[in-house]
Amino acid sequence: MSDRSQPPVLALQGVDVGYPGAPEVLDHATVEVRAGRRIAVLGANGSGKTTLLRTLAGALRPTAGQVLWHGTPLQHSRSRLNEHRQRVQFVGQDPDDQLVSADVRRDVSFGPMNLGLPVPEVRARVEEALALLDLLPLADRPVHHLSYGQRKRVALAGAMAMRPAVMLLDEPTAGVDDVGVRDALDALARLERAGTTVVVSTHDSDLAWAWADDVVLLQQGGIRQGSCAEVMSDADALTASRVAVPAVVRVGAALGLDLLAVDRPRTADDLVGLVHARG
Ligand SMILES: Nc1ncnc2c1ncn2[C@@H]1O[C@H](COP(=O)(O)OP(=O)(O)OP(=O)(O)O)[C@@H](O)[C@H]1O
Repeated sequence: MSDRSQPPVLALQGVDVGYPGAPEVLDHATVEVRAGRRIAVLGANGSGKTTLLRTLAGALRPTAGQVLWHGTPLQHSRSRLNEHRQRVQFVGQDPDDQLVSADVRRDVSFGPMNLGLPVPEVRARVEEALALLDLLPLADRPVHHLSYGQRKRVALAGAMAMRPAVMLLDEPTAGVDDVGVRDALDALARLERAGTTVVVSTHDSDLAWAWADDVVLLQQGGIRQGSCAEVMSDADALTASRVAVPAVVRVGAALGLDLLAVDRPRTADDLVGLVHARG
């Protein structure tokens, strides 16, 4: 399902969020997450991507405005937040903030065990998540013996095993090699087919262009949300946000292609195919 006319499953409505010393990271921010649409939250370092995702996850409490779950305001009480964190999983940039157990399999089991699920159900979810992220060969290894990229995969597997409705991933590709990025996106696509909506934060506009349906661009003084093609074709807005215009868009423009009017070429190979098709 990827219908932009659907009501959002998760939203921020006019939220203010800040910290001591950075009081207005989000200033009256409105963001909508619709079921089945891939959202990239795009912005430069320090623009507020992590803050936005943690607010959607319920980990930061707005000083104004609301976090909405299917239109209902989230109460930031312990019991409501526990419920919210089961349906909305946040995977942070640094896997070591998330990994808690001695070995990989136990770490991935941690969340589902805490839900109090029957043991066979926990086992099934864990084995599925390990397989999806190609972690079965590492399942009995101590987490602290793994590389950074492998630890990121373990953190992602732990969140997947929770089978959330919405997955919020903060810079999932930072520090991960090209094959690792492709494998993680493939695993996410399988999760999406099972009904999870995925939101990814990144400063990488090429990744956003290749992957996302919608983009939330963090700009000085506000947020702009729209379809990927609409937002990413606005070079002035990207430049003002200190984000590069995607390479495919730059080359497409140089070739005189209107990328809004054609079936969007997502990669260099797509663009080459399009050019060949047009002779
Ligand atoms: N715990 C905190 N205490 C005080 N200020 C903070 C805290 N966390 C973030 N900030 C500030 O809030 C602003 C937004 O930070 P945030 O981490 O949300 O940005 P980001 O876009 O995720 O950055 P990056 O791409 O570097 O990870 C920055 O100015 C940052 O210094």
